[in-house]
Amino acid sequence: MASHLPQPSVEPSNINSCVKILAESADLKSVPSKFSFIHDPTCSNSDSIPIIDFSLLISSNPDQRSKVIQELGKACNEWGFFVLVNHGIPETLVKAIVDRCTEFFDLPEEKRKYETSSGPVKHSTGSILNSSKEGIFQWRDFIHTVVHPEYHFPDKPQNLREILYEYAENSRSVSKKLLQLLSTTMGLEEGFIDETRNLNSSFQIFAANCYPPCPQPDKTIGTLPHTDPRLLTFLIHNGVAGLQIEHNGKWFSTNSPQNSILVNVADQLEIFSNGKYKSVKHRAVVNEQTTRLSIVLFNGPASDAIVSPASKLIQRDGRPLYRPMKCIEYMKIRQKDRVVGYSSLDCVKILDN
Ligand SMILES: O=C(O)CCC(=O)C(=O)O
Ligand SMILES: [Fe+2]
Repeated sequence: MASHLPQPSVEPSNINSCVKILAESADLKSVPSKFSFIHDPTCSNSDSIPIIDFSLLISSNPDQRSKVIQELGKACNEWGFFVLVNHGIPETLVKAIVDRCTEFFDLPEEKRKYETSSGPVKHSTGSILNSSKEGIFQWRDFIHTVVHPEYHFPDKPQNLREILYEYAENSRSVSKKLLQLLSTTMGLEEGFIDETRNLNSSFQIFAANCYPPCPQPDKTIGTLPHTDPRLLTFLIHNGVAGLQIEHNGKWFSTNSPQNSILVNVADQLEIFSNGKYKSVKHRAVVNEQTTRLSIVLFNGPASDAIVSPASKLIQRDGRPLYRPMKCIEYMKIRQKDRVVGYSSLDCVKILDN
């Protein structure tokens, strides 16, 4: 660590200071030690992450449709991730949301407003405290806000309000359709997740992650390996690579074309499917040259929904593999103890005797 560094003021007592400001400091030549994170750097490039064409999922040709629906189920089972193309969300809207979020991270005053807020919009660094009050420092800043059923948004930049609303709404209907189809791939009727269990997109959180350039990208991490809570996560980005996913014990970097959405199965869908669909670990790495931005929507379920494996799947599999839990309780457990390498799914898994 360079001795002349300005103190990164990201002590646990002031954990919300911005990584972007630190990264922009002219004399930053190395990663401050508290950000250092040794991780397995081996990673393969993957062009084999399944690609799902949304227009074919809703095609009027039944043979074509059922073939792609099967591919969707296979992708969720084998990878837990897929690249969604032809999703119908206008390219201009996707570009606009990326542009407005890029602007947001360049507005120090606006960001500061949400650093101290206990309200629904929150700006912070990716640094977190675990239960022993040790900080885990990730090389990123982020903003998150609930966008459904209540809608909250930062005041600036101008237009973000309308664009975010439209993007969230469009994504919600795509997520709803995917979940309906995934019900059928599990042998449940199409509306099952939606109507019977109130599990679908009755809740939505928006997050934008900003990963500033880093002088020593291999000595830190942007986002620690984790699985996502909720049902389906949608991720778009500003064209800079960085997301890596775990598949069969190896890390793969993702390479999703512009105007596609990376979709992943999240914990509550793994639980609901009794383990058929996998909520897989992923992480984000940083780079030396360019700021990376990722924009994430966490879709459903409602906070008061009790998530458990579907009873038909329990019958089929002979036993439940997860304990039922209210979504909000699950989120609390998840927040409580952040430990590197830990998955909160472990707290609801029923082990084989
Ligand atoms: O930025 C990325 O690529 C990953 C972000 C992510 O996994 C998350 O916000 O849950
Ligand atoms: Fe994630």
